[in-house]
Amino acid sequence: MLKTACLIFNPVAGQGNAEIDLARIRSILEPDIELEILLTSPDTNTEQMARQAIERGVEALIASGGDGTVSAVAEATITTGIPLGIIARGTANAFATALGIPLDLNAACETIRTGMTRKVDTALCNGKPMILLAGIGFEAETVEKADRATKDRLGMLAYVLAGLAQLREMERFAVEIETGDRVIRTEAVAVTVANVAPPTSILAQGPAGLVGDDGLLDITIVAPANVLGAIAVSYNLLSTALSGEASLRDDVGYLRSDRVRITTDPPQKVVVDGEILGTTPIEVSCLPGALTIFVPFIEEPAPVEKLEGLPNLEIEPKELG
Ligand SMILES: Nc1ncnc2c1ncn2[C@@H]1O[C@H](COP(=O)(O)OP(=O)(O)OP(=O)(O)O)[C@@H](O)[C@H]1O
Repeated sequence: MLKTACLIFNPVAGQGNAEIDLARIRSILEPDIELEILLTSPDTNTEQMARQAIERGVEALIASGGDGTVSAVAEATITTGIPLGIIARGTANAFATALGIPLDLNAACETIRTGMTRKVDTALCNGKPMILLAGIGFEAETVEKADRATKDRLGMLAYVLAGLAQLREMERFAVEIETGDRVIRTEAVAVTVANVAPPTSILAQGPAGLVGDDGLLDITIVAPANVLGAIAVSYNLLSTALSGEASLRDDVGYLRSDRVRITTDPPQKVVVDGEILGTTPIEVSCLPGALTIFVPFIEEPAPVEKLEGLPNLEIEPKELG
């Protein structure tokens, strides 16, 4: 079990009460784990803060804040083998949701205290760490429209409103997708390259279930012809994501590859893990098992038979037929 950890805590993330949250985290973890607690400030380079903690030789890092805080700390741990605990306290909490970590603060702390870890893939997008996904086109425009003030006022609804505003300006672009063994050319409104994604990242949900430790990226191409088509495709992708099915629509395509290069005409904005990165072209390659995270204990399916241990047990094979 974990003995020491460095907790990087954003006191202004989300809409909760940071003092109460921090007190609860300490009350659950500190009986077992010696915590070094570092608070972020507007001027903190959170990734650097995490890297320095790793250089000091911490046993584990815990990130508590919104997606910005979590991604910065996570990026510092990539390929180090240092396990990362996530206590999500932001608005969208895409990282925790996509990685299967409970959003409830007590359950998230218990996950870390219990100490079970799992390796998951990450990726590099134009040389920069990518844990969830790169969105080309529609999503990038939406992220840019959902500003801080609106997020503070409306939470998740800010993204929905920004998405609706963006629908009116939606335009198809020409796209070339080059993998290790082929080049695909088509038109799209959005192309998403995902390592893992929460169900709410609907533009990543072409295939059924994204797997975070398969060494592969899931590429989804969404190409509705008009605004009505875009609404229909959004609804389809959300419902198939929630039911764990793949989309069968003609205006949705998907493929898997360990690396991909994407070029568009005209160039499109790119958002990586919620932050605007720049514009196309992009090159994304998977880094298998590069991130170690604390995960909740998942019960194995109950065995359908158990006989061993019974007194004076004899099992005699029977001749069939
Ligand atoms: N003490 C602080 N006071 C004000 N701003 C801070 C402080 N610490 C960090 N920040 C800012 O918080 C931002 C990161 O926030 P974080 O990721 O935790 O939430 P978020 O991405 O805004 O998430 P959400 O939108 O989900 O609430 C960074 O821009 C950082 O500069």
